[in-house]
Amino acid sequence: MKLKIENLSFEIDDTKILNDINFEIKKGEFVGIIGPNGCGKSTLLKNIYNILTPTNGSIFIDNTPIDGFSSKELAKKISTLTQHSGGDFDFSIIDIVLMGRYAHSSIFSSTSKKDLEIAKGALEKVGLSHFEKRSFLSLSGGEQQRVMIARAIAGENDFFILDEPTNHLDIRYQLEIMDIMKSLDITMFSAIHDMNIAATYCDKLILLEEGNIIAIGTPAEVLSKENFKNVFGVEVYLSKNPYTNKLSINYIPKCFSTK
Ligand SMILES: Nc1ncnc2c1ncn2[C@@H]1O[C@H](COP(=O)(O)OP(=O)(O)OP(=O)(O)O)[C@@H](O)[C@H]1O
Repeated sequence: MKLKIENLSFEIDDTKILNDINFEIKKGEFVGIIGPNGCGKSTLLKNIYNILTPTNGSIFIDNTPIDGFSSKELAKKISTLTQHSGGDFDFSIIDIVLMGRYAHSSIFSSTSKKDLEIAKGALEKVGLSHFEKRSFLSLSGGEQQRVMIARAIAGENDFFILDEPTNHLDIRYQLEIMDIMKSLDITMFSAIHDMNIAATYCDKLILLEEGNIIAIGTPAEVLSKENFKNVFGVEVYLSKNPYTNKLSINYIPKCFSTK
């Protein structure tokens, strides 16, 4: 599945949140959207999965405008992970993961054996099989995040839109979840705060600042010293991880800076 965004702008109460956004994601690409807090990353993702409607511009999935899809049709194409997507209602873990099967079932049908198998398999992938019957609200933040990732996996779609998938996760699960994503043969568009995760796992990065695309390209092109300085006001030391051959970012806090 491929995604194309053309001249997208989004305003709230006459305030521009996103300004003339243009980019394309090809089938199989892992694309990260990065940028400072409040720059518009989540707003862009919400426009793509149709929670918000662009003020101007168009979004195409496989050359079809996104507003041509019903919410169920869209859920059959895109698996999503939003921030705080677990909600406040308490469900068992397996029920939450089964919600990922929503697009594949009718409201009149009960859970099929196949749905249950897929949901259990997704829970196993994120290492939470033993939590099947536990209540969602009783889990830690990181465990809840893994359940929500299992729900996205249970959708069995080939396009994932994720808002900070490694949020709340300890380093083992940050790497494991991203490794799982890599193993799934999917296209991914994800907001990411951790620059080393972005550099390690993404083919392409989009750097957003105050609703504008400042840079778009490979991690090595986008995660330059200049962009860290200009957009985040942070000094970095860049090197190459000899094991992954990927860019490695080391931050130089002001209290350690000799310049
Ligand atoms: N309903 C709203 N009313 C007014 N402003 C809003 C609304 N929703 C979002 N914004 C503003 O839009 C801007 C972009 O928000 P968004 O959540 O997209 O940022 P973000 O890049 O995802 O931030 P973060 O990294 O902190 O998650 C912010 O300044 C936010 O305050």
